[in-house]
Amino acid sequence: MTQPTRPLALSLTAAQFDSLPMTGTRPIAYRDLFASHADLPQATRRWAQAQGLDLRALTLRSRERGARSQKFLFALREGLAVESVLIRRHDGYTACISSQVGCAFACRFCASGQAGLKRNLEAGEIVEQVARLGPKVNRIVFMGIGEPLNNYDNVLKAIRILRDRRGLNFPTTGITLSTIGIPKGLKALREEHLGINLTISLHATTDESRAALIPGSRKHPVREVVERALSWAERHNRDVTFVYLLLAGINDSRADLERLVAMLGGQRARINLMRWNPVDGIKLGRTEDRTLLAFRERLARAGIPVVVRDTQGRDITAACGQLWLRDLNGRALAA
Ligand SMILES: C[S@@+](CC[C@H](N)C(=O)[O-])C[C@H]1O[C@@H](n2cnc3c(N)ncnc32)[C@H](O)[C@@H]1O
Ligand code: SF4
Repeated sequence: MTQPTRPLALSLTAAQFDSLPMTGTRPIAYRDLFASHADLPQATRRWAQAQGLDLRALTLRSRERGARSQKFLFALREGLAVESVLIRRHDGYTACISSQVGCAFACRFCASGQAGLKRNLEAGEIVEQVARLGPKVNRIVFMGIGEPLNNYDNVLKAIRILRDRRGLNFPTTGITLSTIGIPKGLKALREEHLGINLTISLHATTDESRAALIPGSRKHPVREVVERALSWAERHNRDVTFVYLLLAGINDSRADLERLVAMLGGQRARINLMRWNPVDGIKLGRTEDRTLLAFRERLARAGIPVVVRDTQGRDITAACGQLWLRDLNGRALAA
C-alpha cells in the first residue's frame, strides 16, 4: 500500500508554517489548523489550496457511543480506516489514539496486529485524531492501533506539534506513550526532553514466554527492555509504569509473580495489572479474580506501587487491544 503523497498541513511545525510564503492568500494563524471540525473556514481552505497542502486526512466514517467512551472510525486517504477512542473521566476526556496503520508485532492477545503493518501514520494524521476528538481532551494515550516506537520520528514530531503553545498547547504531562519497549527506541526516547509518561507493556518475565506472547519482540531480551525503561525513569526523574496483562495458565503462575517482584522491586517502577479484553477469533482465558488479587497483594507487600486497571469501552469493543484495522465499510482486517 502506498503512502498518500500530498503533504498535510497538520504535519507542519510552527517553524515550518512560518517559513511558508503567504503571498496571494489571506494570512491565517498556526492555531487555525487545529479546529475540531473537518470543514474549515474558506480562508483556511484557500490558503491550503495555494500551498498545495491537504488540511484534513481523516474522514469520519462512524461514531459508536458507549457508557463512558465513544469509538471513532476514521477513513484514511488511501482507503483503510483506523479507530480512535474518546474516554470520559471525572476530570476531563482521554483520547486513545492510533500511531500506525496496523501493527507488525502480532501480539497473540491483541486485535490491532492481526492484519500486520500496512504503513506508518504521518505526524499530521496522529495530530488530527486528537484535534478531531474535540477541545475537551486533556489526556492523550498512545494505546490505539500500532506500536509508537516503531514509528518513532512521526510520533515524536506529532507530540511536539501537539504541545506547541501556538497550536493546541497540549500539556505534555497529559501524554502517555505506551510501548512494548523496543530497546533502540527507548534509548533514543531517554534523550528527548518531553515530559511525557512512559508505559511499558511487559506481560512476561522470561524471554521465552514474552516471545510467545509478542512474536515481534523476540529479538528484545526482557532484561534489556526493563533496563532501558528504568534508565529512562532515572534520567527523567519519574516512575515508569509496567503493564502486566494476566492470561490464565500463560503468565499468571507463582514463579511469574516472584520473577516480577525480583525484576521491579526497589526500582522507579509501578505496575498496572490488567485483565484480558476478549477479541474475536482469539482463544485466551481471563485470569481468575483470586489470582489477580494474589498478584496485587504480593507486589504491594514488596513495596511496588500496583493498581488493577480496568479499561473502559468493552461495551462497544473499544477497550485496550480491541481496536481493528478496518476497510471503509468498517470490516475488520485480519491476515
Ligand atoms: C493496543 S496497545 C498499543 C500501544 C503499544 N503497541 C503497546 O503494546 O503498548 C495498548 C495496550 O493494550 C494492551 N492490550 C492489547 N491487547 C489487549 C487485550 N486484548 N486486552 C487487554 N489489553 C490489551 C497492550 O498490551 C498495551 O498495554
Ligand atoms: S499490543 Fe501493541 S504491539 Fe502488540 S499487536 Fe497490539 S498494538 Fe501492536
